[in-house]
Amino acid sequence: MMSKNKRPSRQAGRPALPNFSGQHLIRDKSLVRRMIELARLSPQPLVLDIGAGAGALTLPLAQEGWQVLAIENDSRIAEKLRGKIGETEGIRLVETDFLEMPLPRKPFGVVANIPFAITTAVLGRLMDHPAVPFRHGVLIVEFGAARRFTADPVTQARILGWRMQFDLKLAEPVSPDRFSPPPRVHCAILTVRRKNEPLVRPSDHARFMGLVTQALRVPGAPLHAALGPWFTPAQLKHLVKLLRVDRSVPVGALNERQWAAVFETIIRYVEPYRWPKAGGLFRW
Ligand SMILES: C[S@@+](CC[C@H](N)C(=O)[O-])C[C@H]1O[C@@H](n2cnc3c(N)ncnc32)[C@H](O)[C@@H]1O
Repeated sequence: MMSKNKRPSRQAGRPALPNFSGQHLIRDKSLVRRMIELARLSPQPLVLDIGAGAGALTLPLAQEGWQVLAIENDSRIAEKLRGKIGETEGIRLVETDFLEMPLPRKPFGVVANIPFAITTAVLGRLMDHPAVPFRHGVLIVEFGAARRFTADPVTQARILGWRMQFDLKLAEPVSPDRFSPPPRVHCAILTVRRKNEPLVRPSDHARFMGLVTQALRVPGAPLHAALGPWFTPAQLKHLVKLLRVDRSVPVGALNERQWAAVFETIIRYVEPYRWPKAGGLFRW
């Protein structure tokens, strides 16, 4: 339901209730234009507007010639949007929960102002499994989340997995007053682009995730202890030379390229029976 029904008046001096369905609609056309400009840098004929709301992005995207798959799970809002879409060509509106729907089988992009409560789950559906044909995204997310996804070094296995396959960038901050109602946090445009050359082959991704899920359990642990399960002392000696780090450096300090080198070293020098088992989150 629209948050205006739930929010107590600010004049009453009470704090605003959280807007659980994340219905902070874009009210600033220049923000829509900026997102479309960023989407043009890597055009996919098919784009998903996840959480289409009143169509602030859906309609301009279709007018610019994209095929738009508009996804909205609130039936009242979807009904209104259906009316607005009318005969506009190039839009398919699906009234469903994005987290449950089957994803397109052909390459697609995403241009969306996604509900903050499900940001990580949405990005996971797009990037956990390298076989999902997601190519490029321009997304409004919470500023703090954008920082977490793009910070160096990466200490969370899931985010590291994304960054082995995709370039994630905090493109610019977005102030809350560009939405109605304004969210209580600052926002950002996050851009995502699939790497031309992934740092781990997609066919090795599950095994790589098995490695980093275990190795990054304690990001502050020294490298030699965290990678001990896979390497002999002699192999570790070779590895730290290759990585140009001290063996006691925290394992969470490695960057994506160093992780790619760790994985490559396992495949080349470690006996297959000691290789990490496939792990991580995979759902398509
Ligand atoms: C932040 S609003 C964005 C609306 C519109 N795209 C805009 O920018 O003005 C997020 C929208 O996502 C919808 N939504 C929330 N959870 C969803 C889900 N799991 N699947 C699909 N839509 C969802 C909400 O109803 C809301 O309309």
